[in-house]
Formats: sequence, structure tokens, C-alpha cells
Amino acid sequence: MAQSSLKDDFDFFRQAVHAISSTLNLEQAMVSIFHFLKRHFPLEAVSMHSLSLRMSALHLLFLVIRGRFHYLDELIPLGEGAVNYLQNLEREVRITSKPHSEQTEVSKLHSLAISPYLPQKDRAYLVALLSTEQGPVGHLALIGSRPGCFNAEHERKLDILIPVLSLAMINLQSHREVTELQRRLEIANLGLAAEMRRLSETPMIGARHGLRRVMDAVAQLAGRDVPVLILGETGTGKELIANAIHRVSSRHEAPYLKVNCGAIPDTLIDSELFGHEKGAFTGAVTGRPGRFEQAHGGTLFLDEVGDMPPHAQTRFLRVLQDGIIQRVGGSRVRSVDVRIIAATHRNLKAMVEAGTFREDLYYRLNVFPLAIPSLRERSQDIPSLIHYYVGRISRRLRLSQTPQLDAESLPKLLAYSWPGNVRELENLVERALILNPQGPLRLHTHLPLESGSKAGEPMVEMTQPQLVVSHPRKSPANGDKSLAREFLSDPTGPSNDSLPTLDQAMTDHILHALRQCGGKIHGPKGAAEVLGVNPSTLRKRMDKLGIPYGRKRACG
Ligand SMILES: Nc1ncnc2c1ncn2[C@@H]1O[C@H](COP(=O)(O)OP(=O)(O)OP(=O)(O)O)[C@@H](O)[C@H]1O
Repeated sequence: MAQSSLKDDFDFFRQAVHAISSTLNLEQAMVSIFHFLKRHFPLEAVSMHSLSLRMSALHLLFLVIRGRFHYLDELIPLGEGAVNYLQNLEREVRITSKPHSEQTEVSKLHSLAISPYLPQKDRAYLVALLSTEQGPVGHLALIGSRPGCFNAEHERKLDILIPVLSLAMINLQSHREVTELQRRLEIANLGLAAEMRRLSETPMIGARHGLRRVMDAVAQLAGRDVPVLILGETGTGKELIANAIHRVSSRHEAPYLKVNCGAIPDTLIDSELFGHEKGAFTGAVTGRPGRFEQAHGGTLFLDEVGDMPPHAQTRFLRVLQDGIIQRVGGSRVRSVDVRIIAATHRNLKAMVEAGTFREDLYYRLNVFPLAIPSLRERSQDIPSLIHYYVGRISRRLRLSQTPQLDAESLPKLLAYSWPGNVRELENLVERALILNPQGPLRLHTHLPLESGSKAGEPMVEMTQPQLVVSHPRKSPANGDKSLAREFLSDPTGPSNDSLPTLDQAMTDHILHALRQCGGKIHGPKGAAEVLGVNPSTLRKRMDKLGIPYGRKRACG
């Protein structure tokens, strides 16, 4: 090639780089590229597409017509033609000038998508396939002003620009993703404040019963600043417990932040947790503190900590070991004072053995493990939870009166395995109240089928009478047999037929406690202590339910 044309190509390339890198703003960058290309090609418009192989579709991102930017965000399905489509694009730049009637299906869909902006007619297209080392990422279409307007020289020139256009496309896309994510995080932060209020208003049902040991541990933690690892199945109330731990800590007036490690893409979690310095990556136009810095002086609740990717685990270990963080893209270390509460439904020990969770991090985190029992292990809390949710949801649904529980329900609910734990119970009550606000609530009919049992049927036989001990079940898979038996077989309590309402169930429960305590309400070994309520609360409840005071009457 002659010296002068080499120099021309170089100038052309240099100007293109200048136009493309002039700004990080997607719109401005594309308009600048359009104006640059317009000087060298007979152009009417430029459209940019990314290729989504997962969805087998072409994502029409935007269109610039006569210097005006239009954001389109439309998917053009490629269907089974995706492979053909790619094969057709194997040549990096190609001219298509077929009359509209002879265009391929994809080209027709493309014309249709842009038709609100550019009327459909015969045109020439110069299409450049954009790719990286990992494969094709999309393409840029130069839409000519008339058929046959592009020639081999145009093809050659566009070919020169392919690497820089590919890079631009990737940068612009990641910038868009980061901006979008930032927007979503800001919205999530606003939601978090409301969520915190909601959680702090939620009473801990079962605090003196099924969760008694957990709550004792929470109380022990009050004066200590150690990391806590909360373990338990989904929906058992790990977040509620984390909240309680922060509330009883000396940091309760300092920031309390929550991060769900499982909800943040691996590529962004480091920046989210540890912050980034200006210029750390495309889009990092300013430095930003991460959650650890934001929680300085307070508590950081790391939910789903088992989902934290290895690179973030390494940085997290440094915080736990040395109390320091290093922002992404920075060399400066900053010290942070943050109390960590982590939670997971995963088996971290097994993850350590499988090599997916750092062993050193596990031991640092496991200083104070707190295992929350599943609902089937504390089914003695089920009646109170039902009572609480029926009342709360009825109020929320503005029902004129709180419906009663059907007589058949309780034993079946007690025998169910509750894989979704309290959350599942809450949803079940809500569903039943919406479907049948008048009652009686046949909650068991909303239970899903469990293997080996019919829908709504208890999974265990309840034959042998046996009094309950309010402690976690030894055999979770069997459901809470003995509590169900107690409700069904207590000779002094109502029969199966006459156990229809929650109030009656509660009356039985209180009478049962009074019998055990010889009618004593307050003081050590009194019914209030056994039931885990304040004596005055118990009295009020007894008044409401019409339960008489006095040893003889209660026990008689
Ligand atoms: N003891 C409880 N008393 C009252 N409500 C509870 C109790 N435990 C859990 N809940 C309620 O159940 C729902 C699930 O609780 P939470 O989100 O704390 O569970 P989780 O274990 O963190 O779940 P996941 O592992 O899925 O994040 C929430 O609406 C919470 O208010």
C-alpha cells in the first residue's frame, strides 16, 4: 500500500478512536461515532446490536439517525436460525443490498423494528461483526442512504475499525450495566430502611419456646462484639435474629447495613462490599466507599455468605483478621470497625471440604455459630404463629372480623414438614385468608402434596396419647407428633370436634400450663414463665378468654 494511503488509514483510525473515546456517556459517544462515520460513508443511520446466544436473539440496542439517538432495547428472535445467522456473519464486514422483498427473515425483522424511525424501503447495509477473543458480541449496521451506495473501499475502511468498535461496544455495555446496577442499589437502599422498620416491628414469635435457646444466645451476645454466624434453613427467621442481635448490641444506634451476597453478580461484589477507586474500571468515574466502609462503627449483615465468590472471600478475610480493606483498583489500605453478622442456609463445613469456601474464613466466622431450628423442629410455635399471622393479615386485608381456624387443620399443620418454614406458613395463611376471608380457615387444604402423604393429610399417625414437652423435635422428618397428640388426646381438654378455634386452642394451652404449674401464674415455675409471657399479659389473655383464676378452678 502507498505511503499516503497508509497515513490516511492511520489518520482515519486515530480519528475514530478519538470519536469513540470522547465520552463515557453512551448516547454522546454514539452520536460522535455517527458524525465521524458520516464523513466517510454515505450514511443515513447507524444501529448497534448485541448478540444474545442464551436467548437466541439479537438485541437491538439503539439507532442513531441523522445525528439523533434513539434507545430501542428490542429483541429480534433468531430462533433456530441463530447458528446460520452467525455463519452468515463470519466475514467480519459485508455489504447487503438486497431489495426489501428478498431480505432474510432477520433483516426483515430488523427493518420492522426500526421502521417507526426509518420507513421501510430498499436500502444498502454495511454490517460489521463485532467480536472479542471469547467470540461474537454483536454487530454494527451502517444503513446507507440508497441501494448500492456502499462499495469495496467502504468495506475495507469499516474493517479497519472493527477492533476499536468491538472494544467500544463492550465498554459501553458494561458502563450501562454498572450504571443500572448502581441505580438499583440506590433503590434497594431506600427499600432497606422501610424493611428495617418492618422487621423491627415484627415480634419474635416463639422467643420463649421453640426459639428460647436461640434468644438466650442472642442475650449472651449483647455485651460481646464478636462475629456471629447464623445458620438455618430458608425462612426460619435468620434475618429477624440478625436484626435482634444488632438491636441488643452496643452498636444499635450506629449504621446497620445488609447485603445479600447471593444477589450481587460476581463481577460487582468486590466493588459493592469494599468500594472502588476512581478509574478502577470503565464507569468508575468517581471513587466510592463499599458497604464495609459505610457500616463503619456499626454492623454489617452479610446474608447468604455461602454465595460469596472466592475473590471476595479473600478480601473479607482481611477485614476479619486485620480490620482493613482495600478498595478495588486502589493500593491504599483503610481500617474499618465493623461487627459482622453473617447468615447462610448452606452447609459451610461441607463447602470448606468441597473447596468452595475458604477454611480460614470459615473458622474466623464461626466464632459464635447460631443454629436456628426449622419450623418442624419447633412445631410448638405453630399455633402462636398461626394466631399471629391470622390476626396481622386479617388487619392488613381490612377484614371485618378475624376468621376462625377449622377444627381439622391444626393436627395436619403440626404434622407437615414446612420446608419453607415460617415464610411458608405466613404465605399459606395469607393465601387462605384471601381465598376465604369469611372462614373457617381450612389451612391444611392449602398445604402442598408431600411424598408419601395426601395433600393436607398428616404425614404421621397420631395414635398413642402422649403429653408434649415444649422442646425441639428429635426427629424433624416426622413432624411434631406429640404436640398434635396433646391437642387431640388431652382428656381434660376439648375433644377433636370441639377444638375449632385458635382462641379455644389457646385456652387449652393456657389451662394445660396452669395445670402443670398447679394454678400458679407468676413467679418461678409459674404459668407465665412456662408460657414465656408477662404475668400481666397472661392475666389479660385469661380475662379475654374467660379463664378463671385460682388454683382449684384452673386445675379442677
Ligand atoms: N419467629 C418469628 N416470628 C415472627 N415472624 C417470623 C419469625 N421467624 C420468621 N418470621 C417471618 O418469616 C419470614 C422469613 O423470615 P427471614 O427472612 O428472617 O428468614 P431467613 O431465614 O432469613 O430466610 P432466607 O434464608 O430465605 O433469607 C419473614 O417475614 C419474617 O418476618
